[in-house]
Amino acid sequence: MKSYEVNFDGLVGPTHNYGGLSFGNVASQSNSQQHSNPKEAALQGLQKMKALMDMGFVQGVLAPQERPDVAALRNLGFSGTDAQVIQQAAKDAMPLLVASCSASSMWVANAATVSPSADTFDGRVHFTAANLNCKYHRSIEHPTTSRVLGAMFADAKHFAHHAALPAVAQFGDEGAANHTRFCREYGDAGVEFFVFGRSAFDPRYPAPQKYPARQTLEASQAVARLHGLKDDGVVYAQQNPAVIDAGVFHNDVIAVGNGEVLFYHEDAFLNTEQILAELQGKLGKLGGNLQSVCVPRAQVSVEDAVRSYLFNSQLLSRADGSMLLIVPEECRANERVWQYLQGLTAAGGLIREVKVFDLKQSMQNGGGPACLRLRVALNETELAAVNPGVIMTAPLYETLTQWVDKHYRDSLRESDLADPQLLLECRTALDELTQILKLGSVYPFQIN
Ligand SMILES: NCCC[C@H](NC(=O)CCC(=O)O)C(=O)O
Repeated sequence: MKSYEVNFDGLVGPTHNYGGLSFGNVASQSNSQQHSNPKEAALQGLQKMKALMDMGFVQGVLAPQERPDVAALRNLGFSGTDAQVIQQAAKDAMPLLVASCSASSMWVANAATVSPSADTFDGRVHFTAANLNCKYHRSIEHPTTSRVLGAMFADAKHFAHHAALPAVAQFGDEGAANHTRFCREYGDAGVEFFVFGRSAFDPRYPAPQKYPARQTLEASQAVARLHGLKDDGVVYAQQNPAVIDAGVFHNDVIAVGNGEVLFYHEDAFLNTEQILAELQGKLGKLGGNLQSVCVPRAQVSVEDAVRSYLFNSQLLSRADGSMLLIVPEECRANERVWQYLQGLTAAGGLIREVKVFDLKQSMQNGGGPACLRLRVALNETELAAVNPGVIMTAPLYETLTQWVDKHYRDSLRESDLADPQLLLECRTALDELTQILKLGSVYPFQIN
């Protein structure tokens, strides 16, 4: 049976702003308080989706969330009408209002971890929503994420959904950003590669000193158990704590994998040799052959990797078996990274082409091409069971572009977040969006 890797991209929400909310994420911190342009952000994302669709890839859309999250503010003690809740928060606790307005759900690589049916105990595709509990503004995403994923992948015969792990740091889970899968064909059984930043229960593992390690080993293990993965189909690796302290807050800022290829930085992991041997051994048992492409620090420093987001790229398989790398403009702007990429595609390996996209609005908050997509490997039958409303087509692209033009502002700064009108604009836009994408009622304002 034919199988596909479908990229579901997060549509940027109407409140996209630079709140400086993510300690340890260099871009988020250094662009704090800049003016944002939500309209441009959403259009940049849509253009990437359209371009991939035009190249022949199956492309999907994942809806943004209702922001400001008034219910979350009520949970923190603000009361009155929705407008009063927002205004009271703006007056007494601006950082909480900013957090409740973040459009961070656009980075859907953090929405969930997904295991394809070929790997799981019951032959269904399994999803575990990520609790994202390292950052308050992200920890409020998972209830709506679960409803949206449920509306996209509704058929219980093919899709199984797990609630987010317990909301404590010991089970910190950031979803697919710390998860990669190696396989021959997407429909074949594969090896799922879980990368964690620290162990919460075993003090023998080292941990970063400066910035938080968002993903724990125990969270990754729990997800693997929930999905019913076999030990032979799983490899755990610890991220190098030194790179977390250099701004690599998720593994997808320092490594990306697809098919049988792992593209990674020399400093990405601890015990790299051992990890590669385990991956090669387990993939080998499945008839595969791991091809690792190591980027030496002498050519690209960790700092250049963080600044350019070289590894936050999408590594895509083309029909002829070769691969294409989708990178952000920032890679072209960095001389060393660009030179490396020229050499890589000329070397005759599997990665033959690089395509560059302008995603500056998202990049300034630390989200590159890979952050903006959730990969779901599906066979033909499963793809047919996905809600067709969320699969990108030329007419849907037109409709969504017009929808963005109609509802989004082209400038947003912190003081605008206190405007209750923004909430109404967001709800009006999302109400229309759920009809466009045929999601039914998924937002708090639609179900309460
Ligand atoms: N995978 C990319 C995630 C980027 C995200 N940035 C943010 O939430 C920044 C939001 C702000 O600062 O306004 C994060 O750090 O989790």
